[in-house]
This record gives sequence, C-alpha cells and structure tokens, in this order.
Amino acid sequence: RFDPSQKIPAIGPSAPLLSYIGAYRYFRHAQDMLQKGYTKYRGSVFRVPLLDQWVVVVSGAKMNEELWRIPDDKMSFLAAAQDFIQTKYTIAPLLDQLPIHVKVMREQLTRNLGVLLPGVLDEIHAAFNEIIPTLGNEWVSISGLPVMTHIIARVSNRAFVGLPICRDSDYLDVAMKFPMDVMKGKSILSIVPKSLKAVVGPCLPWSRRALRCFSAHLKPVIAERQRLLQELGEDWTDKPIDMLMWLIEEAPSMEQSVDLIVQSILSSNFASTHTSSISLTHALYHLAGSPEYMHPLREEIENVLKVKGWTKDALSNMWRLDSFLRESQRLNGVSGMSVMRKALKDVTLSDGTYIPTGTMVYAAATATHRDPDNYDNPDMFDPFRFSDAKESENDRIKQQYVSTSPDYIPFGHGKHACPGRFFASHELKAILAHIVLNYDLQFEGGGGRPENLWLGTGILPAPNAKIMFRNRQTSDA
Ligand code: HEM
Repeated sequence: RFDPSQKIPAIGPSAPLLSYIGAYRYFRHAQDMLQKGYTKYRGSVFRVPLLDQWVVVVSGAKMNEELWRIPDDKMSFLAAAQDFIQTKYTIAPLLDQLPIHVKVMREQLTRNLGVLLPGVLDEIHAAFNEIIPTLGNEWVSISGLPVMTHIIARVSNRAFVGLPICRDSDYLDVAMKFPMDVMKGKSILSIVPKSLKAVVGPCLPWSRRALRCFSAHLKPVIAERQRLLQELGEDWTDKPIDMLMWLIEEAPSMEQSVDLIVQSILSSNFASTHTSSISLTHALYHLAGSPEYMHPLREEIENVLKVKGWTKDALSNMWRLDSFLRESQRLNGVSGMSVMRKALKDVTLSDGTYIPTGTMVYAAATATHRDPDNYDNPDMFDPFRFSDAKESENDRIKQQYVSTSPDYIPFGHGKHACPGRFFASHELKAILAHIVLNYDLQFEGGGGRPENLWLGTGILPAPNAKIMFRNRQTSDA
C-alpha cells in the first residue's frame, strides 16, 4: 500500500494474491493486456504483473523516446538484462563486468560485413543443400522454425567461429537449444526470493553444461591462435577473419581470458540465434503464404546482382527485400516488449509519473508498431511500404531494416539498440535472397500464413507449421 509505484494504473487485478492471477493471465494474454494498457494510457504509463514483480510499460512513441533518452546511471539496460534474464547464472558469469562481445559486434563485426560475406554465402549454399535437399521438381516438406534455426546457427557461427566448428552437430545442438535453456533458468529464478537467487543460481545446470561443450570445441582453437598471434604478430598474413579472432585480440590479459572468450561466443549465440531465426521464419511465412511477392523480389534481386554481383553493396541496394524484412518485423517481431530498462534512481517522467528505484520499465513494441498514428493500415502486411515511393535516398535509409526510431523498436532504440542488427540484416537478406532466387514455396496443405504464437511476451511464428520447398520451376515467378 505504501509502495509509490502502486499509484501507476494496473492492467488486471492488483490486490495482493490476486495479482498472481493477473500474472498468469499476462503469460497467456500478454498481447491483449499490453494493447489494452497502450490504448487506455497512451502518452503515459501503466503496469503489468509478473510472478515476481510489476513491470511498468511506457505507452506511445513519445514516451518510448523519453525512456531511451534517460541516461544509463538512472535507467540502465545492463541492470535490466541482469535482473530480467539473471545473466550471471543463466548465460555466463564474466560478461556482466566485461562485455567485450558487444564492443566487437559494434566495431569489428559491423565494419567487416563485406569481408565476411563470401563465407556467409558459402555456408548458406552448403546448409540449404544439406538440410533441404530438393531434387528436380519434387516438393520437400520441412518444419519451418526448427529448420530456419538450424540454418541461422550454422551461418552465424561461420562468422563467429569459422569452419569446421560451425558445422559440428554437437556444438550446433547446444547453440540452438541454449536460448530455451536460458529461458528455463530465468523462469526458475523468477520465483526464487531475491535473497536466495545467489544460492540457487549457481546450481542451475544449463549454462555450465553449454560452457563445457563450447570450451571443449573452442579452447584448443583459441590456444593455437594465441600462440600464432604471439609468434607471428603483424606477420600473420592468413590470420582468420571471424569474431573469435577479434575476441582473442580484444580480451584483456588476465587469468580467465580464455573463459571470457568462450563465454562471449556463447552469449553471442544466445543473443543472435533465436532472434534471427524467428525474424527469418516470420518473413518466410509471409512469402509462403503469399507467393505473389516472389515476382517483385526476384526482379529486384536479379537486377541488382547483374550490376553488383554478390557483394555487401548489392545487399544494401535490395530495397524491396529490406522493406519486406522490416515490414515483417514491424507486424510480427520477436517480443511484445522492447527498450528494457531498470531504474537505478528514482525518476519522474514528463507526465508526472514517479518511478521508484528498482522498477523495471519497458516500451510496448507490438502496440507501438500497430498504432495507426505511426503507420497507415497498421494491421495490414504491406511488404513494400518502406521501399516504394520514397522520394530520396535519405528517406530510404531512414526507413531501412536496421534503422530504429521511437515508432520502430524491434531492435530497441538509442545507445543500447541491438549491436548485431547490421550483421543480422546482411545475413537475413542473403538467406532470403537465396530462397527467393532458388526455390518455389508453399505451406504444406496449402493455405495462408498461420497465426503467430505468443508465449508471455515472446512471439513465435507458428512453431509446428510445415513449409514445402521445390527447385524454382520458372525463370520468373
Ligand atoms: C533480427 C534479429 C535480432 C533482433 C530482433 C534483435 C533484437 C534485440 C533487442 C530488442 C535488443 C535489446 C535492445 C534494448 O532493449 O534497447 C538486442 C540487444 C542485443 N543484441 Fe540483438 N537482435 C537481433 C540479432 C542479433 C544478432 C545477430 C546479434 C549478434 C551478432 C545480436 C546481439 C545483441 C546483443 C549483444 C545485445 C545486447 C546489447 C548491449 O548489451 O548493449 N542481436 N537485440
């Protein structure tokens, strides 16, 4: 009763004990509850119940902007991630203090997209040939989400750790399962009292198991690369170009530097595998459900490739493909929430709302993306809305897949916006271009795109849907 955050309007029952019913309802109906709060409290805030705490949600693009502008020492992304995911226990213990992977993603990974592209393309070809072995004009049926997850894990790890580890089934199994294991650990810790988290956290098995597997694969490679780096220095002419190498160069010299590098690779897999595979599958389902989009995409991709070949520049000039991905991400997305922050100090927002220290605050991503004030016909999938009829190159760039704004927040916004989004954009465009150029698609049993599944605030493209692939039959759609 004396908690000042009780004054913030709640969606669902807020009385003690009854709020647990609200938390259960929120897990089952997060989309409806977030939309209800967004519509009712637009321009202000509301709160929704989790099992262990209330979470404050800012409502509307203006409030999204205000949230990301609050400095880190008052509203912290890192503290929010630690609190929400319990990263120390569920992912890896060293990264809270030394997030070298984030620096490497922002700098080396993003700067070297063009250099990494030939390897990424090679892995895409090899993965599709092995995992979706189409022959002649026969249709091959695959489970959409698991197969796209497998392909993403392989292709991303080609850029993260290179051959042959990126094809190792034991390593890939862990890379693919790990995000779910993190969620299991996080859910268990969310019902453990704060005072016991430090006791229960280290007993959770999943992070230790994953680190054991990654260590077995990566430590010998790291040791060999460290040796060569020391011996050859600047004269190492065929030094590998991948994230593992940049992490080796970036890691501070300390006793645990090899562990830090392994943990950074595991954490990068956590951050990238499911976010990218869910985003790819959402787009794939739009393609399979509406094959009429194949023609304009094929036309664009073929025209661009004729002039520029398979280069970074070519991918950057595939505006329709870019718009297709952005529109799919706007309408679907990976999570109903984004721009997560934790108040490290008491904060008063511009509408007068008082947020006490320790409160978790988010922006409502799906509701923002389906707000008619932000988008015309917001519930309609209009794949080329960001590429068609753009007056200038500048307009296009402002509305490209990777560009965030207060009304487009699938990658967050501001200082902590996803540092892997430039890599994700190139990877997803290269994979979709490969699919569009080489295959015909349809859902098994025909029909349109199935409904997404919301689990809490997580959004999955129908996990059991099957997609049929066949070698492209015509030179055009
Ligand atoms: C389409 C795929 C992806 C989506 C939708 C996505 C989305 C996000 C979101 C919403 C955040 C939090 C931003 C915030 O709350 O302000 C984030 C953070 C992050 N993402 Fe991504 N991401 C994707 C792909 C990737 C990839 C491929 C990588 C790695 C190469 C990556 C690495 C990270 C990291 C390390 C962070 C934490 C940043 C920090 O600590 O400041 N993400 N991502």
